[in-house]
Amino acid sequence: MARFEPTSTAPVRERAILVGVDFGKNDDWTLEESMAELGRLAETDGADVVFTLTQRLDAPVPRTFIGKGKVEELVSYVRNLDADVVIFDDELTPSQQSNLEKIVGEPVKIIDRTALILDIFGVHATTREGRLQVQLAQLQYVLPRLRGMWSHLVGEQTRGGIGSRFGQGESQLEVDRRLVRKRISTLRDELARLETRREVQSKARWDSGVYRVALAGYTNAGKSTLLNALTGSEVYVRDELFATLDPTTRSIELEEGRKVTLTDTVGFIQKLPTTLVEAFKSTLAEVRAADLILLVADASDSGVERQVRAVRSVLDEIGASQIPSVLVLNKCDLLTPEAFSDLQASHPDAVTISAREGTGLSGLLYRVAREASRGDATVTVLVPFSKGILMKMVHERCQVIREVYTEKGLLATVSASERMRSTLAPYVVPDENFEPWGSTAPTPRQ
Ligand SMILES: Nc1nc2c(ncn2[C@@H]2O[C@H](COP(=O)(O)OP(=O)(O)OP(=O)(O)O)[C@@H](O)[C@H]2O)c(=O)[nH]1
Ligand SMILES: [Mg+2]
Repeated sequence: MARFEPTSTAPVRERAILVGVDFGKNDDWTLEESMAELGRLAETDGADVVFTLTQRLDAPVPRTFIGKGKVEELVSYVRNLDADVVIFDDELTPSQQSNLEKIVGEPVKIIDRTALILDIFGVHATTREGRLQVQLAQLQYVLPRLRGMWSHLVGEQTRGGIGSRFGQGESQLEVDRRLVRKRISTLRDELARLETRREVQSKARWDSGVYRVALAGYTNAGKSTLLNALTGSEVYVRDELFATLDPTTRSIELEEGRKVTLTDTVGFIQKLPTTLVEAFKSTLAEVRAADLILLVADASDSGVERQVRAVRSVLDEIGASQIPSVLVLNKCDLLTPEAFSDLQASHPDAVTISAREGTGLSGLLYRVAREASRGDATVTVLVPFSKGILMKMVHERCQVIREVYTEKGLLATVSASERMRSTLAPYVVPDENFEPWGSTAPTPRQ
C-alpha cells in the first residue's frame, strides 16, 4: 500500500488510521488484540499506524458503521494527522464504504480488514495459481463495490463496426460490472483447469502410498521455518503476516526409513475473508488431502489458545476437521522455564519445539512416525526382481522389519499402511516362508 511521491522513486509508507468497534460480544479476541493484529497487517502492507480510533456500539450504524460523532472525530484526525488511509477492523458494506469516503473526502481511502488482507495477498502471491486465486478474491470483493463514477449512458454514442453495438443502453457501471463478472468466470475456469492438474498430481502421490503431512497454522506461527528446519529447504521466512501463499511440498525420510511428504501452505487468521477461503480452495485442498495435520502455533503469543481455535475453525470450514492432527507449539525458545512447563502441563498431547533453534524436532519426527504407522499392519511379501519400483516402495513407504534377497526376489516382512498393503496384496506370502531364511523361496500369488 506504499505510495509514490512524484519527486522520488522510493515508496513512502502510507499513514493509516485504524478504526474498530467493540460490539460487546463475548469474542475470543478483545478489541485491543484485534486492533493490534490489524496494525500488524497494516505494517506488513507498507503503512504506518498513526492513530487508532475505537467505539463501543450494540450494532453497526447502517449508514456509516460508526456513529455520527465518531465520524466527525475521524474526519478531524484524518486532517490533523495527514492520514492517507482509514482501515476498519470489520467488513464494511459497499454503501458504508462509499458514504464514509464521501464524508472523509478524496484522496483518503477507506478500506476494511478484508481489503487489507487481499492487498497483502496480492503482493505475496508468486505462482500463477496464487496470483489467479488472489485476483479472483479481489474481483469478488470489488464487484459489489463498483460505483458508477462515470455512469453516463454510453450506448447511443457508440459508433460503427461489428461488436461495437455490444453494451448498448448500458450505463458505464453496468458495463464495468459485466466485465468484472466475465473476468471472474474466466478466472474460475482457469483455476478449475489448474486444480484438475493439481488433483492429478496429488492423486499420483496418494496412489504411491506416501504419507502426507500438512503444516497448518496461524500466520507467522513458524510453519515455513519448521519446513526449512526439517527438510533443509529455503522457503521464504519473514516476520510478516502471510509471507507464504503458495504451497511447497518436500519429502523427508523418517528414521525407520519411511518417506513422508511435508507441505507448507498459506497461514490462517481470525476473520479470514470468505472470498479468500473460496478463492484459495485449491491451495487449501493440499491441507484437506493430508493424512496428518501438524497444527503449528506460536507458543510465545499470549493468545496461543485463541490462535489454535481460529485455525481449527478454518480447518472445519474447509472440510479438514476430520483429519488427525498434532498440536505443535513453536517458538518455545522465547518462553521462560516456568511458562514452558505450564504450557507442557496444559497441553500434554502437544509437541513443544523451537523451529528456529532446531530443538524438539526429533521428538516431533518420532510423533509423526507414530501417527504414520497408525493403521499399519505387518505383512510378509515376496517382490520379484522385475518389480523394481515396488521394491523401492517397500523401502521408502513401509517400515521394514526383516528382509532377505532370495533367488526369486525380495522377501520382506514389513509394517505397511492400508494403502500400501493393497498395492502389495498380489505379493503377499505366508510368514513361515522366512524360515529358514531364504532357503525356501515361495512363489507369490499373481
Ligand atoms: N524465536 C523464534 N522465532 C521463530 C521460530 N520459528 C519461526 N520464528 C520466526 O517467526 C517469524 C515467522 O516465521 P515463518 O516461518 O515465516 O512463519 P509462517 O508460519 O510460515 O508465516 P506465514 O507464511 O506468514 O503464514 C519469522 O520471523 C521467524 O524467524 C522459533 O522457533 N523461535
Ligand atoms: Mg510461511
